[in-house]
Parts: sequence; structure tokens; C-alpha cells
Amino acid sequence: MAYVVVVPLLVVSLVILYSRRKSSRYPLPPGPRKLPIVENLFQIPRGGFIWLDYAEMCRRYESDIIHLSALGNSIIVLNSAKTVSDLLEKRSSIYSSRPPTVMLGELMGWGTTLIFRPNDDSWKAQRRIINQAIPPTDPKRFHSKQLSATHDLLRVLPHSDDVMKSLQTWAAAFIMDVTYGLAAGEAKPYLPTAMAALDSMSTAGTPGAFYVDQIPILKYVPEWFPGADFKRKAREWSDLRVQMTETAFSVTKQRMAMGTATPSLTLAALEQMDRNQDLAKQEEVIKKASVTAYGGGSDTIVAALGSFILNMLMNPEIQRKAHEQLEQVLGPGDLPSFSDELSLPYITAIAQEALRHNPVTPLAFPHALTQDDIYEGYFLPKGSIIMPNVWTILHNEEDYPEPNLFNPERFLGPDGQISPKVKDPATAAFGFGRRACPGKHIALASLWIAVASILTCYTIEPELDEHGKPMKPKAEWYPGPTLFNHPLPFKCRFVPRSKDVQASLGVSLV
Ligand code: HEM
Repeated sequence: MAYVVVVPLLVVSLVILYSRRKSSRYPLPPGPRKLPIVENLFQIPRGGFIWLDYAEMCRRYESDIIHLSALGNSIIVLNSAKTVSDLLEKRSSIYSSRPPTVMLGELMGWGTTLIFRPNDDSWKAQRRIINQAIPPTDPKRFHSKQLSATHDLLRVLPHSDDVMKSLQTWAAAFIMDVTYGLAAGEAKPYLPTAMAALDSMSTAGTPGAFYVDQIPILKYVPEWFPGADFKRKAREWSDLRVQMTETAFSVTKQRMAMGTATPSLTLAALEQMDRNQDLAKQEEVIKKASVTAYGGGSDTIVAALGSFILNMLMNPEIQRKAHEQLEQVLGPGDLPSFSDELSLPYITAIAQEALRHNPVTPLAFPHALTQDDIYEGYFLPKGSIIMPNVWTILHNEEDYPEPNLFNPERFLGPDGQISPKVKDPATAAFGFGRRACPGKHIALASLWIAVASILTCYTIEPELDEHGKPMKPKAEWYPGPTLFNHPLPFKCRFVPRSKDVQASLGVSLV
């Protein structure tokens, strides 16, 4: 029944969009041949590891910049550090917007929040709040929260039979603390809603998940109409967003009034409000910035840590070398702290390799171009969706020989220290230009302390079968379609390395 409506609407939309296409005396970048009306509709990768499909297309057309178009959308893929630097960084003023999304942005209401917002005054105001509340110049602001959250994680892991699930619950609580100052126990009542809201966000943000993103006119179809189930979902998911945005924020605000709030992004932002300006308006901006920080921080850290644990499971020799360095630096029973970082370059190299080998956001997050541009003789139309291929940048053989190998040593010089000659993967893993991740320093510190602490306490070993024999571990990744790259659920054992460490954590780990 729904097809009776969808198909004619699709045809009408296609004809209108095709007839409105702009032309220029410069050619578009190379790419798959465009068919009349539908253009590249059937060549745009929609499932699986789409970053690999785009990389393959770039190889086929022998270009680091390619163009596809369909349904009125112009997509430009940037497949090298050079094109990304030339456009997203050097011409950041016109490459820093976001493409509109109907399901997520309009119907579910996420479009007003920082990460989805176009490059406008509201985005600038929210971004300013984040930059002031979690400034990279003050990396120690959250160290004590990061340390105590990591110790919580160490207690949870050996009892977990689903590592990814445990990481997800833990990260949700940890980011709740950083964002709103609610410690793990206090955050519990708010977590189910927050996690459900994030789930709905990632479902709706999956490319191609909802027809309404391709045929925006469908947004006017009433909820009761056959096939318009997406409208009911959008309403329910919007309710989750509102609850997630309002509840934790109001607790922080109340605690601030009572003088009991602990440091957090939201508290810092509330304290920095200009008392001579409209307070309600400023609070609205803070709410949106905070909820984005919460959303931007939790699933990404889960994916990075999941990738680290899985790669350790696959590479016992790397664990052995890490253990060796940890034993040289830490005394018996000591847990690592941030001040140990310079003495533990092998641990830093493992954290860097986890970010490089399986980047969390292999296509970063789509940018949008706000005016027509010319680059290397190609016409890049205003409104194009720009996809930087982080995966290819971090798997470039010149920068990272044998890129598919998980090899932390690539980052070390002959003296065993981090080599300044090897490109730090964080230059690509956290996005680009004005939209680059404002939580990068928090993410890097959280990842480092977790990697160091997990390897101090445990050897990560394969699950045992019913005969007590280790099972061969498998590294499998969520096949998408998705913008987030994370391992599929897997099992492993966290075998405690010493009783001294158990005593330091004050618990029995087995
Ligand atoms: C391993 C962890 C993380 C990774 C890999 C990551 C990666 C990214 C990427 C690729 C973007 C988009 C950049 C672009 O458009 O070019 C982004 C944006 C963002 N991230 Fe992160 N992130 C991580 C952790 C965090 C944390 C811990 C926070 C907050 C505490 C955070 C807050 C944000 C926000 C607010 C944005 C939106 C920025 C904007 O649109 O202007 N992220 N992140």
C-alpha cells in the first residue's frame, strides 16, 4: 500500500531535482557514470563497510576526490590526507556545515543540537560552551573522574559475559559523570532513557534507514497512514531525546543551587553564564551542547575500547610486551596514573594503534559545503555532502606500512619512545577543521588510562570451551550500514595478573 504513495512521490521528486541540477564550465570530480534521472542512485554504497567501497571507487577512478549524486544530493568523497587538509582544514569556513537530515534532524528534533547543526550562530554558541567547559588547555580537569571510572571498569570486566555490553553500560555512566556530574550510582535511573535515545539516534542516522530522508515530502504523511510507521517512531524517539536532554540537566542545576554539584561540563557552563543576558536562552544552549557531548562521547569510547580489547585477544605477544614495560615502571600492586604516561610509550603506542587500525568513525561525520567551489580544476557544488575517508588516511601505506597489521611498534623510534616521525592517528580519527571533535583530549586520556589499567590488571585470554580448552578467537566487526565502526559482541576472559592489584582495587577479581 505504501508503495502506491512512495513510488509516484519518488518519481516526481527525482524529476524536479534532476531538472534543478546546476552546471559549471569546470567538470565534476570523477566517479561512477551518472544515469539519466536516477544518476548514481544504485551505486551509492548503503550497506557493509562503506568506507572500503568508497576507497575502492577512488582506486577505480584513480582519484583522491570522487563525486556521486542521486535524489538531489551531491556527495564528494575525499580519500587522502591532502584533499582533507586542503578543503576541510584550509577552506574550513565553507566546508564546516552539516547536511540536513529529515528523520533525525527534523522529525526527531536532533537537528538543533551541536553535532547536527549547520554552521550557524546556534552551532557557534553551543561549540563555545563546550570549548569553555572542557578546554583542551586544562586536560587534568577530569582526571580524577577518569581514574575512578577506570577502576570501576576493572572491577566489572572479569565478571562480564558480553564485553561490548559491559563497556556500553560503563561508558554511559562515565560520560554521564563528565557531562552532568552524576556519579555511577546516581546516574543509574537516567541511563536506560539515555541509552535508548542514543540507540534511536544511531538507528535513524544510519544512511538509507528511512525513505523520508530520500523523499522529504513524506514527512507530511500523517502517522495513521499505512506505511507511515516512521512517523510514530520519530515521535517516540523525539520524546526520548527530550527526556534525555531535560532530566540530567535539571538535576545538575538543582545541585548547583544547593552547592552540592560535582565538577562537570554542564556545571562549568552554568557557572560561566552571563548574568546580564537572558538566562533561559543561555540554559537552552547549554542543554543542547551537553546532550551532544553525552551522545558524542559514549558510543565512541565503547568502540575504541572494544577494538583495543579485541586486538589484545588476537595478539598475545603484544600483551606480553606491554606487561613487560608495565612491570619495569610500576611497583607491585600499583595501578597506573596519568603521570606514568611518558614512561609507558608502548602503552601509548597500543592506544594509538587501536584508534588507527579500526577507526571509530571511518568516514568521520559528514560535512556540508556552503558555497560553490573549484578545487584542482573540478567543480564542487554548494550543498554537497563531504565524506572524508578517515579509514584510507589511517591505512595509507606510506604513513603506516602494512596497514592491516595491528602493530603498535610502528609508532616507536629506535629508542623505544613515541617517534615524532610517525603521523599521530588522532590527527584524522577525531575529524577535521572547525568541526573537529571538541572532546578529543578527554577521549584520548580516557582511552590511555583504560588501556594501561586493563593491561596492568589482566591478561586478556580466549574463552574456554566445554572441555576447558581455549577457543580460537575471531575478530568480527559490525557490518553496518553504520557511521560507527565497532566489534560485534565477543567473549574473552580477563585473567588477573597478581593478587597485589586485587588488593589495590579492594576487591576479589575472580
Ligand atoms: C574515541 C572517542 C571519540 C572519537 C573517535 C570521536 C570522534 C569524533 C568525530 C569524528 C567527530 C566529527 C568531526 C567532524 O565533523 O569532522 C566528533 C564530533 C564531536 N564530538 Fe567526538 N569523538 C570521541 C569522543 C568524544 C567525547 C568524549 C566527547 C565529549 C565529551 C565528544 C564530543 C563531540 C562533539 C560535541 C562533537 C560535535 C562537534 C561539532 O559538530 O562541531 N567526542 N567526534
